[in-house]
Amino acid sequence: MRPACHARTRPRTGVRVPSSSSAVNSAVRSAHVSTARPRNTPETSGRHHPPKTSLTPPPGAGAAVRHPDAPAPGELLGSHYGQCFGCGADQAHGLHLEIRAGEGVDVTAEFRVRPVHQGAPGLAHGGVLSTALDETMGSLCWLMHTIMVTGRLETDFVRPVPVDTVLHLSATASAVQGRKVFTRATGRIGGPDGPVAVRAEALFIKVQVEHFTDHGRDEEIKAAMADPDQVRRARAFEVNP
Ligand SMILES: CCCCCCCCCCCCCCCC(=O)SCCNC(=O)CCNC(=O)[C@H](O)C(C)(C)COP(=O)(O)OP(=O)(O)OC[C@H]1O[C@@H](n2cnc3c(N)ncnc32)[C@H](O)[C@@H]1OP(=O)(O)O
Repeated sequence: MRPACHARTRPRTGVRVPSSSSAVNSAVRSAHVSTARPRNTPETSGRHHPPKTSLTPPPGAGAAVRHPDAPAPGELLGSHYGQCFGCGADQAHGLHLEIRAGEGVDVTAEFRVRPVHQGAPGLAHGGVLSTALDETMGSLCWLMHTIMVTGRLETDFVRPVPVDTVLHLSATASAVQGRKVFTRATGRIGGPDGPVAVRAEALFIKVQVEHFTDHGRDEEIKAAMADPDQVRRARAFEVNP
């Protein structure tokens, strides 16, 4: 049973997308056409955030700070959740990223592209590569002892990445302002100093554990809360002076 303090506080905002092109066409044909401006609801307008500049730390932003109890440089960070598509060992088609702490607020990881990660024949799907960068940047939370989720992510795809390639990832937190953590990452091929194949900048937003318990599906939340190791990992993130 979900405790009262974990009751859902916000409506789910998922948007249903037709699953085939014929469904799209019929949805378009049957759509009500109006010249009136759409109502300005959260569903139609979304949150307004200035594009581009929001990934650049503002002048008042501070440096990201390594937590005194952060994992030692070179230490494996471990997975924050076994079913995570990015780092979970229990997720069959996941990326199985193993991420190591760097010396500052930075991390490194390797990702071997498997056939299940293809987009075009023999090439990694761009969304999968974005996910690898996202997960690597997200893992910076271990070094800051904070919980954060991706608010905005921008990826540059510089070179195609063939199946079986090892992508050498690195990420760093460049600045923090309030709940906003500014990060960037690169993925190189041919070795840690090889050419950049993908790079990204992202804005992460610090959240509380309730972000997950309020919004996650009950089934998985109950299982996670019943797992002492999972709770311990979540609590480790929570302690942030
Ligand atoms: C028991 C279970 C334990 C589990 C323990 C797991 C622990 C470890 C989990 C780690 C997991 C990582 C995994 C990989 C990374 C993902 O994949 S995370 C998943 C993808 N991301 C999401 O699902 C996030 C969905 N979005 C949201 O929930 C909400 O929009 C957010 C991001 C929490 C922000 O909402 P909010 O808290 O209401 O904050 P809000 O006041 O709107 O914004 C705060 C500030 O950020 C800015 N901002 C927010 N969004 C944006 C944006 N998109 N663009 C620009 N600026 C923005 C605002 O302008 C504001 O700025 P200031 O006014 O402070 O200057």
